[in-house]
Amino acid sequence: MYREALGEYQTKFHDVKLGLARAMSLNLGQEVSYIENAFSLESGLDVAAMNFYPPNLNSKGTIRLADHTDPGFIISLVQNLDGGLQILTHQGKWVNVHIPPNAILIQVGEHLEVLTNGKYKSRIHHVTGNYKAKRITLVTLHGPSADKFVAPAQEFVDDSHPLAYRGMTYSDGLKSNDNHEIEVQSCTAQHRILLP
Ligand SMILES: O=C(O)CCC(=O)C(=O)O
Ligand SMILES: [Fe+2]
Repeated sequence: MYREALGEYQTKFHDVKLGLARAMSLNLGQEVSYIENAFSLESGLDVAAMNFYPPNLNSKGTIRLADHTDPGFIISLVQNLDGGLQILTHQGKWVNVHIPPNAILIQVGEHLEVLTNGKYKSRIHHVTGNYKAKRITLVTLHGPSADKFVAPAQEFVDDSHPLAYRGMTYSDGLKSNDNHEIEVQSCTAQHRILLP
């Protein structure tokens, strides 16, 4: 039952993933299949993880899942209970993420940040808070193919946008977390080239 539902979600999500890849490619001023090709999305590796947060009434402000970004092209999230997820803005402010019922949150993955030399950014996020009931989230990471080496593309590197990342494969991104999605820590931080 669960396997069937997850299978259907992944199948349907394929169209969402391609639609976003095409829209983002055009938004980057590239041809429509630019991201699909750069990531070999047709043979892309998708990983699913479930997070379970037991009810916890006495932990206001407690971090339930540590600060991190996730590897890959995009990451989807659905939840049974709204509240808890916070994203760090580029101004360094934590904002609460409100996901309306039946909506799917999409986040930018680290490999899209690397490919675009930081034009698209994967934002650091964490989970905090106290809930009266259990909170469950289903997270799916949609990656390039496992061994596709992703580095900043020439299109996004010039004098005013110097090379800012080393390249990495998708398996590097997953491995830097011991193949354990939930404890994933920022991987781009390890691949970032420190600029003078
Ligand atoms: O459970 C959440 O709201 C966030 C989970 C998450 O960021 C993750 O699994 O990577
Ligand atoms: Fe995450």
